[in-house]
Amino acid sequence: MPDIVVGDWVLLNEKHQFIRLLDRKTCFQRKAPGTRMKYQLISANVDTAFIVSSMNADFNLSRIERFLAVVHEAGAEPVIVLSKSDLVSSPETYLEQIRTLGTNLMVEAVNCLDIQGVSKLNDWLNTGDTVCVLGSSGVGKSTLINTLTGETSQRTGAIREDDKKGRHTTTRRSLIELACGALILDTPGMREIQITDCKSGISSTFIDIENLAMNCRYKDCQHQAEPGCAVRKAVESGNLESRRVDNYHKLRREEALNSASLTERRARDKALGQYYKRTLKEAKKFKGR
Ligand SMILES: Nc1nc2c(ncn2[C@@H]2O[C@H](COP(=O)(O)OP(=O)(O)OP(=O)(O)O)[C@@H](O)[C@H]2O)c(=O)[nH]1
Ligand SMILES: [Zn+2]
Repeated sequence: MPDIVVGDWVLLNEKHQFIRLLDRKTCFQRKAPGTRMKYQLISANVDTAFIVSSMNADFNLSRIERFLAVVHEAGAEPVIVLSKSDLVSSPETYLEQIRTLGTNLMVEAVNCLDIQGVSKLNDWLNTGDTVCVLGSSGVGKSTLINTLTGETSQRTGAIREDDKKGRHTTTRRSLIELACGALILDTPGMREIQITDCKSGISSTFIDIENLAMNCRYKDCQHQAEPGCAVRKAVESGNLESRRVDNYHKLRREEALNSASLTERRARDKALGQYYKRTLKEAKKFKGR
């Protein structure tokens, strides 16, 4: 019997006995701790990921880019869901900001508490579609799922007024079938997903920067202080946000660090420890003179 994960489709015979696992269309995975090549599957066959972000002080483009990288890496289609539209006077300003992340990016502003409002998402909720819901705590993931299911099965927490963050209320793992025939995959592992082995996901998310980089004078341009850098030129001329370039660098660094195996990290720490020891010894010698 192969490893099976939430979202997998299997073929059964008429006696409901397992015949085979169907090929996975998409995979959300993380690296198993301490290994170089081993991956732990978190979910399979997610077609669409709703990346929920609330239109309040928590709104953060860099955080959305981080989720986009993970979703692209998995091979799923991202849809940005801007929640709490009932609490802002002009959702359009937020929608405009999202458009700076890519002109083809799909985005909807919704009130998660309103059935009519969440029907904007119906295009991605056809029979057999599997969607997952990602986003920081308190943005309205459970509220959205409740409204879509017409139930109150997922507990939602009242928002804390002081920091506008919700309480941690999601405790159970589930695959929920909607009346329209779509499936919502909602597991804690998905909500906490991190950037590891996400190189191609980052490339897809920042395709504009990677395309510009092809015109940099040096092939290995780091877009820092090199002459003839097309990326910096785009920033200077106002065609590209410097925030976006900074986040691109940040996510790539983080990805490389997280993707290094524990063994590699230990080797690095050991080398560093030896360096400190050597330096201390030398310092003592120097003092002793
Ligand atoms: N007015 C308004 N309130 C919302 C909306 N979406 C969510 N809320 C409220 O925001 C609070 C947090 O929502 P949750 O659905 O619990 O957030 P969550 O993303 O599931 O949070 P975690 O379970 O902590 O990850 C609740 O009080 C919701 O009622 C919205 O579109 N409009
Ligand atoms: Zn460059």
